[in-house]
Amino acid sequence: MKFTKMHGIGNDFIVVNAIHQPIEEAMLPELSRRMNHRKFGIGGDGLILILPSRVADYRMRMFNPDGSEAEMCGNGIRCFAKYVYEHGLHPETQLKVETLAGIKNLKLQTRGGKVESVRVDMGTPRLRRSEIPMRGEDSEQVLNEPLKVEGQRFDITAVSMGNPHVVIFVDNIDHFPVSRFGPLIENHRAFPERTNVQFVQVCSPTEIILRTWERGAGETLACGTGACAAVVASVLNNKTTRHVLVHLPGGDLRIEWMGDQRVMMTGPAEEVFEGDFPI
Ligand SMILES: N[C@H](CCC[C@H](N)C(=O)O)C(=O)O
Repeated sequence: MKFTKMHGIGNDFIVVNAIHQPIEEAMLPELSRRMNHRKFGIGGDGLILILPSRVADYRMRMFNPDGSEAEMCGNGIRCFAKYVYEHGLHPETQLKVETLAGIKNLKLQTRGGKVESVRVDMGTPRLRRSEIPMRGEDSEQVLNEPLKVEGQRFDITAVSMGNPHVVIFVDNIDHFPVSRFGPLIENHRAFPERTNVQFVQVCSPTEIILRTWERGAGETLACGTGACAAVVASVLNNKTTRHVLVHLPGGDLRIEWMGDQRVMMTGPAEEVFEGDFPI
């Protein structure tokens, strides 16, 4: 199976053109586990499939390294856009992509036939408990709500960008034990679909630093949907303005939560290598 290895600020993906290489549905979870394995496979934070769509230009599916399917992938959809533009599938600078989180509109910034950055309309965040989804009475938003984990209390804000995110504000992100508390929160019984976990240090009203423990993937160098969720939570908790520069270990993303409630994410995407994987 031909694949292209790509990344969005260090969040790395195996991109497969499944239009010309159809894959049996039942094989997908195991294929993702095999291809994303850092030792026995290619290695990645996810498998991204390019598929035809009846309602948009293309359809994107994203599978985590544990084989679970995610509703949306922010860094991944920028890689998706770069691939279809530079590999001649879609030589236009506007692109509509069908995802499990709805149709996303993308605008490509290009130079000399190459995609330099992509601006993604990530849609409106879902804030009701049942939309995250999170257990509990379906009445209000989950804003700075205490969550007990191994006897430690965390004040969490929950935001869905189509996929679930819990946002926690910390004072010293560099020394926070992400790999200890990330999996405990990811798998907490309050989240029927599990959850991604965003740890945020606020630098100023227009800058935050983010570390992410991803559902089904572990700690990654960046998370696009997570950066969007972190900015929404920062605004809801009166910690930042609505236009924020997000610093992640792998690089920066510019996030804007517009007045009409859409979240815009702008960032780069890179192609690293192509290869063949035995299936
Ligand atoms: N890295 C992706 C998020 C993948 C989320 C996935 N881990 C999930 O299960 O929701 C991003 O840039 O948005």
